[in-house]
Parts: sequence; structure tokens; C-alpha cells
Amino acid sequence: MRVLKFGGSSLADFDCLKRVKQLIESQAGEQALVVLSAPGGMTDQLVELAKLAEQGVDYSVQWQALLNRADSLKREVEQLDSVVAHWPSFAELSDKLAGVKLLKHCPEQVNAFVISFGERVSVALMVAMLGQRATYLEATQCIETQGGHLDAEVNLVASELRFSEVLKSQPADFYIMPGFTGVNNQSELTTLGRNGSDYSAAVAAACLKAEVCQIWTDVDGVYNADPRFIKKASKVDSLSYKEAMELSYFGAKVLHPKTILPCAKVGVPCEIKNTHNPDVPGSVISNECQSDETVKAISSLENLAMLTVSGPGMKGKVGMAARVFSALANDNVSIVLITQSSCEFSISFCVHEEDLNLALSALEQAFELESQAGLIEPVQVQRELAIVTLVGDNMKAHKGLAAKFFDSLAQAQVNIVAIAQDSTESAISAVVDGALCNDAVKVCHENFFTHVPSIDVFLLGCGLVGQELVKQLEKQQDWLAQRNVKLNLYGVANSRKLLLDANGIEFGAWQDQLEQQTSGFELAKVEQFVRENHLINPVLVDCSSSQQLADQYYDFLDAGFHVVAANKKANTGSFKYYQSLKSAAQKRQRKFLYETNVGAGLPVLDNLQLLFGAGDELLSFNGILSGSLSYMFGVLEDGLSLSEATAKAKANGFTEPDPRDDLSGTDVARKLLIIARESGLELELSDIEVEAVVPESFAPGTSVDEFMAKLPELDAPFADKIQSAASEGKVLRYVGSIENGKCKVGIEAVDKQHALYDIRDGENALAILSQYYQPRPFVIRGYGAGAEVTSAGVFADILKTQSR
Ligand SMILES: NC(=O)C1=CN([C@@H]2O[C@H](COP(=O)(O)OP(=O)(O)OC[C@H]3O[C@@H](n4cnc5c(N)ncnc54)[C@H](O)[C@@H]3O)[C@@H](O)[C@H]2O)C=CC1
Ligand SMILES: N[C@@H](CC=O)C(=O)O
Repeated sequence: MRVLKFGGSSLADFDCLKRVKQLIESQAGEQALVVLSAPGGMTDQLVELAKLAEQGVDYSVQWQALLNRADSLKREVEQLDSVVAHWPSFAELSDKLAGVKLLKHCPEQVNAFVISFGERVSVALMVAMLGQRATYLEATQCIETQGGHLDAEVNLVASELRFSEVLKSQPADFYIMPGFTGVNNQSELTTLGRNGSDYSAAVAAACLKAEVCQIWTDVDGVYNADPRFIKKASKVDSLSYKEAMELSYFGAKVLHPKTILPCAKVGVPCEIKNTHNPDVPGSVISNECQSDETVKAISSLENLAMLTVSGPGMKGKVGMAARVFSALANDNVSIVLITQSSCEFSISFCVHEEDLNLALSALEQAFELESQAGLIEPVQVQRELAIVTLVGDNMKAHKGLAAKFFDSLAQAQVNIVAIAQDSTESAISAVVDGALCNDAVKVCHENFFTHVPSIDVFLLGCGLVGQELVKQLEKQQDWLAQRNVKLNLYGVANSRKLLLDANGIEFGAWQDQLEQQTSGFELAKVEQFVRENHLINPVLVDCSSSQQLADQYYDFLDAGFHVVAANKKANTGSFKYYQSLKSAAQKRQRKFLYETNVGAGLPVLDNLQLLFGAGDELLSFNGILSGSLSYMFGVLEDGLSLSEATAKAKANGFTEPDPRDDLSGTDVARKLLIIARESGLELELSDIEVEAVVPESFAPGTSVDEFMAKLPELDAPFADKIQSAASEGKVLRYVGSIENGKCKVGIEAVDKQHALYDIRDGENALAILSQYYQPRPFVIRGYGAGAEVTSAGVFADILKTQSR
């Protein structure tokens, strides 16, 4: 005997019914007991009718909708010449509802009759469709329950007897039985709790020692996370009973939690299959489950509240926990998870939010005296919580899984309210803020299953460096995929507009799309986008030179973004702000990375931070830190004028957006300040002594174009300077130095023997004399400006946001 159960989604309309009929008939010579749910959505209609009737309000519209739906299904079946002989009595249903409306009261027994009516509709239709080979099996003759009329428990022993007698007296190929329904020992109809048809099937399978219990639904099986939400969730081929039980208990909606126990008791394998995809092997739940995976799946349960009972009267007092839990049990409050502090001062447990008031009043009554005597404190309540659970039998004795779990939650910025693990180590649960539950599941799924961490980039500033970065991101997609990194570009902003796209921005089309936007960047907008799309590793990448953006880095970090900056303005604001960014990043466990602030793509700051971290100390620094000035001084030697050299440097993408930042020495001063600060000097930008190439007083208040047009006025005096240095066999270089805690930048004339003589064409050269690197300094040399090298440095920083 095989037991098959079809849920409401498999019975939603006539086409679905035909598909189910075919599946039943394909049981090739096997006897089958088929359990049917109500046609999809019909139980909800019935529940609503009962509610309206109880409120004494008019329900004729809803009633008509139910009748129409049922009648149209019946008509379609009868068009096949199959008379629906067992059609349940709608007149009886109507009478019952009228009675409820009159009394404004719906007794449980009547409620059970009303809400289980849809199952009888399904069975009547299917028996008619299958014809002679099928027999209508009354669940009320077979499934004996105890407890109330609603949410009743099955008495397996009594039910086994009933099944064997009833089946003996009615031999058939196919027994079609309504799910969700039972009978108590007073022959009154009962129901098994919402979605209880799975439970009916499991009970039938256990009582009949069936070969298999197949649960047919609308998904291919049990997934390792909720597939409606985790796109990369994959089907689990086999699970143990324990794993399935933990999963369904902690929220996996594909199976009713009560289903497993009856199957497990008898060892009937339970198979989950997709009605719409019957050839795909489903998930098999059995004792035979063999797999090496440690974590099988992640589930989550939302809408929970946590209650904490504490007080001096708890400590060392035997029986307190028992009293807490029996008070709740007496009021039928189900406890989802329990945790207790080791000092025994408090017990915390989770209940479903809907049971919260009941739980509170039960505890109030049970501990009234202790509470008056000050032995028990008022019960603390935390609402809107969720439980995220990792499930897997092989987690047992496997070191590091809990650490990885908690680390994942930290990565998603999810605070853990409480934790619990059963002693068999097959499930480990964390109670978390309900609003962050999906983030938590997503990051755990990434870390335990797909192993493809995602980096979610929002690019601010798409000029030279920003545009080049987008090109590099596009070019490297395959390289990233090979290394299991998913780098998504979700947002691009210029100074006026912000483009956000939850599907990821198209690399080829972003410029046009950005232009079509109507509003600009605001942190709140991006934050909301991150929340709505449950992004775990959002990175704001600043490739602008905006002071306004630099001033918001603290807020970016505080809002949980990593920050990658080519823009130097935040690090060269006040020392206090510079420090606050470091501590915000640390506090929020986010990265603040700005390698390109000095030397563009050259590995300067990372190396310095590592060296200083290893105890090295800066003794002195000397070098060329400006790519544009390195280039300009080089071509000046070759005979170009200052204005020509500046225009060329600008065209090559070496200068700042405003070349005056380079020519005034400010850009180099900023870089030197950052090196100084990284080495521990508490300096401000105003502490740097600056000798300008072109003083800020030249053409003040002009636009970049006006400045460039006026610059030729300085060509002659500058050519003289070059000439006079050349007459001594020297060249001019723009040099930054740190000596005895003092920083200065300015022009130096150097001869052939000088280490900086050959540094030109955009190259930077940095000589770092330190405790560890002396008497010869540690030297870094290479191109220190330009869109390609700079965006490569930004790219590297983006990738570094992943390292822990
Ligand atoms: N070009 C280079 O070699 C290097 C540049 N950097 C830094 O990279 C940054 C970008 O440089 P480039 O791309 O050369 O400049 P760019 O002028 O070509 O691009 C900057 C872009 O930022 C945009 N922008 C300005 N304010 C904005 C705001 N509030 N929000 C969004 N976008 C805004 C501008 O409209 C412009 O398109 C600068 O801070 C620069 O100091 C750092 C190292 C090397
Ligand atoms: N304008 C800068 C670009 C890099 O920071 C330079 O010339 O070095």
C-alpha cells in the first residue's frame, strides 16, 4: 500500500484535478490510499464564513462565491460523464452557518464541520473522476483523535484498528480520504489543525505500514532554505526524520510539523514531490538518509515573542522551571524555544506572538504570590523576534559550525538575542530581530551552501575613475565567478542623479538609465534599497571628490555600509573626524578602505598599516606623491610650457577634477597628511607646510576652464625656473617629506645623483625610512595617477571588504 497526499495547490482547479487523477492512476497496479486537502483557498473561504456567521453579519456574498466555485468544479467533472455521487450536503452546511449566525456563537464541533467541508468536496470530485476503481474512505471512520474538536491529536493505536477493519470491509484499488479530519471516541467530527492533511496522510501511512507516504505539493521537495526568498536555495535529496522534524518545526513550510512522527515511528519513508513536475525525484525522509553534509538546511520562524522570567526566587529553587512551563501548558501555550542562564536567575522562552497575552496572564496567575513578595520580577517581553535554525544530523561533534553560524549573523549585522542547541546537536538556533530574519538566512545560506559571497556595490561619482571602475567590474565578471565571488553593481550616482536597480545595473546601459532618473543620492534611499533587497555586504564606493559625500562617511559606516574611497577629503578633514571613521568602522564591523588616497593603485597604505601594526615606526618619509606633477615636471624638461603640461596631465586623467588642487600643492599635502596620520602623527591639514606650484591666489574664484585659459600667463616665469635648474644640471621635482614629525611639500631641484631625478611621466616614488627599514628605506615606485591604476586600486579595496 502506498499513501499519497495532495495539497490544496495541487487541487486548485479542474486542470489540477485531472493531473492528480493521472498521478493516482499511474500507481501501476499498486493499492493506494489517497488523502486530499480542500481545493486551494477553499478552507480560507470556509473559515471566513464561520467567522462572519459568528459575528452575526451578512455573509451571502461569500457564501455565493463558495457555491459558485464548488458548483463549477462539479459541473466540469460531470461533463466527463462522471456523476459526483458523494457530493457533500451544502444544505447542511448552510443550516449550520445559519444557526451560528443566529446564536452568534460557533461551537468547536460545528466549526470543525464547517472548516473541513472543502476536503469532502475534493474527495467527492476525485472519486467521481476515478470511477469504479475508487472508494470514498470516510476519515471519520478511520482516524480517531483525542483532545478538542480543533487541532486534535491522533490516537495511533485506535486508528490502526479502525483502518484495518474499514479497509477489510471495502476492498478497492484506490481509497480516497479527506485529510484534516478525524473523529473522537464520542463519534464527533474533529479536525487536526490547519494544514493537517499531511498529518492525516502520515497517520494513514503509519497505521497501514505503507511502503511510502508521498506528500504531493507545488515544490520539488524540501529546500535548504525557503526558495520563495532565497533564489539560490537547492533541493535536499534526503533527510533523516529528525532533520525533517526540526526543519518543519522551525518554519520549513513544506511539511506540517506533526507529519514526521507517525512515519518515523513505523519507519515509513516520506517523500515530498511536485504535482507539476512529477518526474523530478523529490526529497526522501527516512532512516536511510546518508549524506556527508554537515548542515542540511536553514529554516526560520517569525512572529515570535520572547519572555523572560527572572528574580531572586528563581535561583537554586527546584521546580521553578516546571511551574513556568506547566502554567503555560495548562493554558495551551506552545513554547517554541527555551534558554536558561547558567546562574539560574532567569528562564527565557519564545512563544508565538498570538499566544503572548495568554502566556503573560498564565504566568501572572501562577506567580502572583512570588511577585507580591518581590521574588519574581515583572516578566520581560521582547516582541517581533524570529528564530533562525541550522539543521543537520552531521553537525554533531563537528567543530566550528556554531562559530561560523554566529560569525555569519555578525556579518549580516544581526544581533543574537538568545541561542539554543539540542543535545543531539542536530539543530542550532539563534533568536534574532524579526526584521533582520531574512538577512540572517541569506548570509547563512551563502556561507554554508553556495559559498559565493556577494559584494553589493553602490558607486558614487562616475567620472574618469568611476567609469573605468564600471568597465573593470564588467570585464572581471568571469574572473570573479571562477573565484566564487558575486559582485553586483546595484547603484550608480553622479552629483545630480541616482540609479538603483534590484536586478543589478546593466554594464552596457547604465549611463542612459542614470540620465533618466529624477532625483539624486540620499543615504536613506540606498538604505531602504538595501533593506528591501536584503543585501548583506553593501559597499558605498566614493569616486567623487565631493566634500559633501566625505562628510557623510560616518553615517555610511554607521548605517552598516562598507566604505571604499578614492576621494581623499574624509581622511584629510579634522583629525577627530578621521579617528571617528576608524572607530565607526570597527564598531559596526565594516571596512573603511582608501588605498588609492596615496599613490593611486600602488600598495602604499595597506603596507604601511601592516608594518605599523607589526610594531614598525616611521622615522622619516621622502617622495613624489603626485602623478600629475610628476608628469608635468617631466614634460616641462622636454620643453612644454606649464599650461601645455597641465592640459596634457588633465587629459591623461592624472589631475584632480580641478587641477588647481594639484598645482596648489593641496593634493600632495593631503596625501602626506594621510601617511603622517597612519604613522601615528596627530596632524591637521593646516600643519603641512606647502609651497605651491601655482598659488591659490592666482585667478581666484574662476571656473576650471577660465583658470586653464589664464594659466599661460605663468608659462614664461615657470620656464625660467626650469631653465635655471637645468643650468646647474638639475631638474625640478615636487617632493613631500616628513622629518621629525614635521610635514612639508614643495618644489626641489635635484641633480642626477638624487633618487628622485628619474621619477617622471606620472610615476610616484616613496621612500619610507623606519625602525625596521633602515639605513636603507623601504621604497615603493610606480605610476601614481590615472584612471586605470586608480580604479584597479578601488577594485582591490572592494574585494577586500570580504576579508574578515
Ligand atoms: N584620477 C586619478 O588618478 C586619481 C583620482 N583619485 C580620486 O578619485 C576621485 C575621482 O577622480 P576622477 O575620476 O579623476 O574625477 P572626475 O572629476 O572625473 O570624477 C568625479 C565625478 O564625481 C562626480 N560627483 C561630484 N560630486 C558628487 C556627488 N555628491 N555625488 C556623486 N557624484 C559626484 C562628478 O560629477 C564627477 O563626475 C577624486 O577624489 C580623486 O582625488 C585618487 C587617486 C588617483
Ligand atoms: N591628482 C592626483 C591623482 C591621484 O591622487 C595626482 O596627480 O597624483
